[in-house]
Amino acid sequence: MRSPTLARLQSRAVSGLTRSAVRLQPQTLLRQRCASTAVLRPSAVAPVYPSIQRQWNQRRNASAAASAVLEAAAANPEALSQAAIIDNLDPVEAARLDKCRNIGIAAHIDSGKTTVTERVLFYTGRIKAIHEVRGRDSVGAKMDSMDLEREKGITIQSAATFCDWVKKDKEGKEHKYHVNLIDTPGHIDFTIEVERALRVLDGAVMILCAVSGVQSQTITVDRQMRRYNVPRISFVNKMDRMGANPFKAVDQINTKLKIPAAAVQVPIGAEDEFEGVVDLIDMKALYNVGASGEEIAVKEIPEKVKALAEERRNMLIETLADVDDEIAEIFLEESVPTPDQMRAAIRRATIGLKFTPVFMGSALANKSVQPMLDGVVDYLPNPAEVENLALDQKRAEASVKLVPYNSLPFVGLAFKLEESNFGQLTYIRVYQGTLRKGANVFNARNDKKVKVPRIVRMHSNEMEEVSEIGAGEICAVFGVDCASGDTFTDGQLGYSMTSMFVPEPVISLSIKPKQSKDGANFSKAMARFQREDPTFRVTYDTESEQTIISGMGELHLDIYVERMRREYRVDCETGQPQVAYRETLGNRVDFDHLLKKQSGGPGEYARVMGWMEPTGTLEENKFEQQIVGGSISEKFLYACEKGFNLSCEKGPLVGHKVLGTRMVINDGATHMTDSSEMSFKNATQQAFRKAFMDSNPSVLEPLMKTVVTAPSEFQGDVIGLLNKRGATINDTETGVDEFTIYADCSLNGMFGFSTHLRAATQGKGEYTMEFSHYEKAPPQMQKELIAKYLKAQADRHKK
Ligand SMILES: Nc1nc2c(ncn2[C@@H]2O[C@H](COP(=O)(O)OP(=O)(O)OP(=O)(O)O)[C@@H](O)[C@H]2O)c(=O)[nH]1
Repeated sequence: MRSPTLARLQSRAVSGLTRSAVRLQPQTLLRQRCASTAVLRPSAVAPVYPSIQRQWNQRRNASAAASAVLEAAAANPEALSQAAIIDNLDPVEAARLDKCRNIGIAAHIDSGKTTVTERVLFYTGRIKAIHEVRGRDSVGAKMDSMDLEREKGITIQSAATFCDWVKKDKEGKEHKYHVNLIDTPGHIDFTIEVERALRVLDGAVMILCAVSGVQSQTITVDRQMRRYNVPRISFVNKMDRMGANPFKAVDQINTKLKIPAAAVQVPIGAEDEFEGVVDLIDMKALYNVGASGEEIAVKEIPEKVKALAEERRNMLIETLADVDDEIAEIFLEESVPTPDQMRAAIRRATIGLKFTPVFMGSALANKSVQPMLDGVVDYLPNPAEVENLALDQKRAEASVKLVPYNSLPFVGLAFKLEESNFGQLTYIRVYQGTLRKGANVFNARNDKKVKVPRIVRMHSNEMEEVSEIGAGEICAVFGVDCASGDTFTDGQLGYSMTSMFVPEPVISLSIKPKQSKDGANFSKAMARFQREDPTFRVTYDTESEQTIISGMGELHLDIYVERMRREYRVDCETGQPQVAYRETLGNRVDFDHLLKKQSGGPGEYARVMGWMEPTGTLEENKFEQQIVGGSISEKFLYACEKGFNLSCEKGPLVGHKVLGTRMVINDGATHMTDSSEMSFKNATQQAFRKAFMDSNPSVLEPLMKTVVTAPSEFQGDVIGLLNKRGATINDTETGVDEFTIYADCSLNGMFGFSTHLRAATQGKGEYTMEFSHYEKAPPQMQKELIAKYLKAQADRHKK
């Protein structure tokens, strides 16, 4: 009988579709396979650099394709583009890049990211012994280097490391791969760490728990991987746990994450009898041997799993036929692809973001981590296979492909800052060229020249000094003052790269040191934390005379308060956590406002006319001027815009930021001597305030996507708890012995939820909460908030 995939493919072939039309996924991917298949686009055309030309001359003996490009370049350097360089990768550079991988490990909380990373470091010889997260030896995993991480057993900061993985080919020949690896936190409050890691990595390992499958945070990291077009392999961990079922995870990747996925292994035994895996490509059984599973023994497939292995291998081929033309063709001919054809197809489809191969094992039981590492080098892209674009400021921001050649001018992105005992440490991904110790680099944001005094490779909290770092690699540098997301170049190029997505904070609290003598340390800590973490903000509220810290959740802020105590010895007093409310305009209001003070001293005169209206989305605010006839000069209009922006920072209703509001100034009046920038700024602020309050404005509150998981016997209690907090339950899933509830609730209703959930579920319930969107707060709550704000203002005036 024909399989459904075969039938589908054959009917497509009959209907006259060409081979490429069999491809079921549209080719809309930003990131393409480059190397030999890259397309030469006009936007990517840039001049060839003299340095590369020199090098080309030295490498005349390169492969035929490359030497043709070299010849052409020597004859007419201006005519060749960087895209052409990528199309004809220099063989020496290509060989170097082929052996390099930059990968991240991302997953839901507690899936075992740190435990897997610990095994990877051990099996690659990077560490001499395995230590567990919250292990009895109280050493803790290598990558959780902060005391707080080790105590709490959670990852707070992403940690970078590197290792060499030696893979044996079919003939037993060894190939050494250099792997830069970033272990990211799972908790949603530290999501910026995942965001910036994925921005600079070429591939990722998505870890899933064999019992829980796709969880709420898996969905979040999936979204982040899509945002930066990061190809991934999947690893189903915890195969030793009771109720482990890797195929449930495979199904959920297909259905919930909507990425075609298929197992490339099947387990031998399950739960506490989990012994090893069958590799479905070579059809061999793989077992870990040695005290810590350091060796892999390759054996024949045991009889008991033969049928399962056959069945899953067929499913793998069918899924590949859906996403890869070559396998589709083999499939149509009703033949079976060879292992090499399968591997090549998995690689193409994974890098093309059309597929994820699913590996499985148990990191804690030291089983089947090495085959996953083989998967990293087999299926995840090398730096030359990923398209990285920069904007060329000298050519109207045309986008240019960066080429990971050591010999090209340097381009790098500072993606993370960290304070260390030796000063500020800046993590840089080198996209093009070489970063050398002692060299000068230019910050594309402000054109400032900085010298790079020291370069290190990071190994968690340890570092190894190096004199240079080549293209496609990750390193950290000391003594380079910059902001997170800055692009550095060698000064010749006007390139800048887009930065990462930074979510807005949703929660804030007032904070002050308990003892006034700690003021200096307090300020130092605040400045440092802010520099390091773009989702952590510090503001000073002049009205309440309080320092306010804002972040992604209660845990996020708690961790900083705790770090202040531990790292800076400053004990702090904090206020009640406050929700980051927003305000928005109701209906359109016209205004005509005159600010006039012309009695005694320097006068003030400014008249602004126009209207305010909702932008239609609860997003950014907009200022527009439509002045004809010059009633307000450019300079004063700039002051008006400044006044508008200041008004949006602190709304008139409850003192929170304004969203979705547009102000148009279309007329006004200026006085020869009494008008000034200050008077126009003030007049705009006054006009804003009045018009805003007349528009029937509202207070907005953040709504949170909340996912609660707990053992089944507590389902009724948890639903009761959520109902009491006004949550809207959208979906409930019931597993073998646990359930998951998906709900929307206001952040305000969720304060202290963790304590109540713990009490209601004997400490076994877990939840995650992620910002979804802003919505109008209930009328009664709006009234209370406005009254509270007015009272606080009145009290302040009395003082
Ligand atoms: N049974 C079992 N437990 C595991 C396995 N891998 C990890 N664990 C345990 O799961 C818990 C969480 O492991 P971590 O490695 O800290 O997980 P993580 O994903 O890094 O955690 P966060 O960074 O805090 O999100 C620890 O208690 C581990 O010992 C496994 O293969 N089997």
